[in-house]
Amino acid sequence: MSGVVVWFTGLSGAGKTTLAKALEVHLYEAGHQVEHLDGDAVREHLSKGLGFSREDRDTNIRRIGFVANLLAKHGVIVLVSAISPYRVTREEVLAQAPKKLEVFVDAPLEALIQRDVKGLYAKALKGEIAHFTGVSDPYEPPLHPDVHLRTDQMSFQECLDRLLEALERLGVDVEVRA
Ligand SMILES: Nc1ncnc2c1ncn2[C@@H]1O[C@H](COP(=O)(O)OS(=O)(=O)O)[C@@H](OP(=O)(O)O)[C@H]1O
Ligand SMILES: Nc1ncnc2c1ncn2[C@@H]1O[C@H](COP(=O)(O)OP(=O)(O)O)[C@@H](O)[C@H]1O
Repeated sequence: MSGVVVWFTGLSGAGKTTLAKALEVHLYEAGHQVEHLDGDAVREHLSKGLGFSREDRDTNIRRIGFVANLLAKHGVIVLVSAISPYRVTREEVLAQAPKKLEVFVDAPLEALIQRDVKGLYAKALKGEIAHFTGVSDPYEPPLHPDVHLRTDQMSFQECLDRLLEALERLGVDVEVRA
């Protein structure tokens, strides 16, 4: 069976990493080969030295997409969590995937400023971080995401259930057997 690229896009703090990690555990327990490419980790290794200009973000996303698609061709379910703010770049990399799910992890900016998991919004709002997505840099939401999760309105479990249902519709067996 060909693999799947599950691409989580959304603003910082929206819930991409949290949901991808939980899905990774579930899919592993269901017997799948699964890999998680997380924006922060990728920037430590594969994309070390890149910044947050449009050019650098696009380079980062193309690198992640290249690796994700290679793994997926070998049957791996690849979970990507990266802001990936530019629609055309997401579409470009996802067009190469054997099977894909584009997941829009969505919450209003006000909710994310309240959450401020890493304290980055406070800094960005004070002007201490330039080109911060959603504050001083663009984010282009997907127009037709395969899954749209409002993490300020839906519980974590509800989000996870929606992801598993979407994978089932793609023919992935998500049942965990004893
Ligand atoms: N200027 C600016 N804008 C947005 N985000 C910033 C910025 N500077 C640092 N960070 C931190 O970097 C994480 C986003 O990296 P990504 O690789 O996912 O970004 S991108 O897809 O290349 O746009 C992002 O992590 P997440 O919070 O997990 O999304 C931030 O912690
Ligand atoms: N429904 C939900 N789904 C995912 N995360 C949620 C949800 N509701 C609240 N959260 C919280 O939002 C934060 C999201 O942080 P994180 O996953 O690091 O975001 P991102 O990877 O998008 O930057 C976590 O503290 C998480 O517990």
